[in-house]
Amino acid sequence: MKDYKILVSDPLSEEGIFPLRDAEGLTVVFDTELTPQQLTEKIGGFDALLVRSKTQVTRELIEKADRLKIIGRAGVGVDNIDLEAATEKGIIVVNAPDGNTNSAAEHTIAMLMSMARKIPQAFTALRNREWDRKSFVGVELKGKTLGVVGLGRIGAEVAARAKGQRMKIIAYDPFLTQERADELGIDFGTVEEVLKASDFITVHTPLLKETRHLINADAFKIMKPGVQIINCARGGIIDENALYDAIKSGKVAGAALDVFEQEPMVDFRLLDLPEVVATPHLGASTFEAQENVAIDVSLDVVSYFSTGTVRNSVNLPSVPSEIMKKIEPYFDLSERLGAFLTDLSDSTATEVNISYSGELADFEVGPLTRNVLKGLLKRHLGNRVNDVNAMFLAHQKGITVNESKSASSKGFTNLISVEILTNAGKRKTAGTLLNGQGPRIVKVDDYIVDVVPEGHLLFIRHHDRPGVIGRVGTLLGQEGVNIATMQVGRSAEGGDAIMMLSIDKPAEAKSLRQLEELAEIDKVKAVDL
Ligand SMILES: NC(=O)C1=CN([C@@H]2O[C@H](COP(=O)(O)OP(=O)(O)OC[C@H]3O[C@@H](n4cnc5c(N)ncnc54)[C@H](O)[C@@H]3O)[C@@H](O)[C@H]2O)C=CC1
Ligand SMILES: O=C(O)C(=O)COP(=O)(O)O
Repeated sequence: MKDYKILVSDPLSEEGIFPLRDAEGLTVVFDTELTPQQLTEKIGGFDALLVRSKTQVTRELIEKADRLKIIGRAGVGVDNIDLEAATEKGIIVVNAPDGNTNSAAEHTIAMLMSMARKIPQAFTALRNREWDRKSFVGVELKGKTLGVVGLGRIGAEVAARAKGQRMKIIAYDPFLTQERADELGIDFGTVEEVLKASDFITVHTPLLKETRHLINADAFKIMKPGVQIINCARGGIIDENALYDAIKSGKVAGAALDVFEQEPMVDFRLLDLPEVVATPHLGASTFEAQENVAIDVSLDVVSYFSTGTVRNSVNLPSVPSEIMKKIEPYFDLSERLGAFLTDLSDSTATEVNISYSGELADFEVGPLTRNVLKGLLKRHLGNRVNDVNAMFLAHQKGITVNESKSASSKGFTNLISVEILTNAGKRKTAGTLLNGQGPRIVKVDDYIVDVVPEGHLLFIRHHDRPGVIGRVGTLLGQEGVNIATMQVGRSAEGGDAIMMLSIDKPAEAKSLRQLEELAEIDKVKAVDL
């Protein structure tokens, strides 16, 4: 592995990052007190950035991060990272989705019980030397209904633990099915049904456009009087102003909050209400969770730098490693097919149609499509194109990308066919990986060829006339260009024809012009693969 520099800008478990310390060539710098300005000035010197929820990875920061290849979020929520900006810049973002599930679920239950029995309030009074037993009468959980909004990893763990408190559970999650609900022994309903039926409500969704202020003034209106509400997921899922009003009006009897619309907290109004218990975003703050998440992101960073693969990408669909092993040998061929078509065309693509056949039809081929696009786009956009941003950049350039699979592979065990539509017409190619002999281009437009896609190639469209092949050879010879291989194909005797030549050194523009001036030749394209 070559030398990479990793900046850790939030407090991560020092024990948990051992995969980074153990890997050769990686330098880890802990600098957890940087201001946004200092971080922006520093980021240009690093290949990886590891954060928790404190560091705001903004577009402005990403724009300055010219060396950055990977951002690791040692935790679940990536709402502090501008994913769009990272994707555009080709920076992969990984998180640690499992490592803190248990801690967050336990914290949620701790908050539920603290709120129901007013433990923090009673403790505060006691610490103030007040032996007050009448102000802190609580409610039991047994037999009450807990509404869970968002039944992912943490929501499901919370539901399982609340059942241990003999609570009834009703949940809403867009992915929740009857089978899954039966398996967990819970009810499920719409958001409205959950809000109406619950004595306690806990939210466990990510913070998204769709979930911002999911619990708002209208939502409070349909809840039961005396409802108690918990947010150990993300500030902003509950509208804090609406919550304040709902508590003041007596509609909401309790709120347990670990997360806030602004962190660190600036508006302390909610904390002045005796119904509110709160912690400063401690859901994942256990030794176990911190070690787990630090190990998980570190392993992904090491894996990315050593093999280019990760397990927990947020902005690149992940492919199981057994499938990855099967499709990896085609990466190079697919990128070369894309590059080949770009070189062949006079105009840029507006649509790309990629078809996978033979044994490839059985696999997840997204990574191959991204490689075809990389090949197509790199010619114009340079090396900033990578797996992460290839699809984004294609869409940004107005290119429609279609992917299809077909069992018939015209006699090849595997075949990748790529067609591009441009303002100047359609161009097609197809390639295969020959067992033991490497990649081949087997089709160019409607002509069958057999070309190794590497080095310097010349593609010539001509009219099938006696002597034209000789003239091409002579002219290139006069320019000192040696022909290594040559393939000829024609539509019919005396009709349109093509020549594919591989040559030992690039032909100069002058030679290409001279070739094009020959009466029988229509077009000459140089391809460098
Ligand atoms: N307080 C803390 O320190 C911690 C907070 N978290 C936060 O907890 C939340 C949940 O984390 P996980 O369970 O690990 O994530 P997850 O991805 O496993 O689960 C989230 C669930 O929310 C569901 N969802 C999405 N939109 C929804 C909607 N509009 N209505 C209802 N459900 C919806 C998804 O289908 C998914 O099942 C995240 O916001 C995460 O950032 C996670 C760990 C620690
Ligand atoms: O994993 C998450 O989503 C969390 O909210 C944990 O945040 P933290 O890493 O403790 O700043």
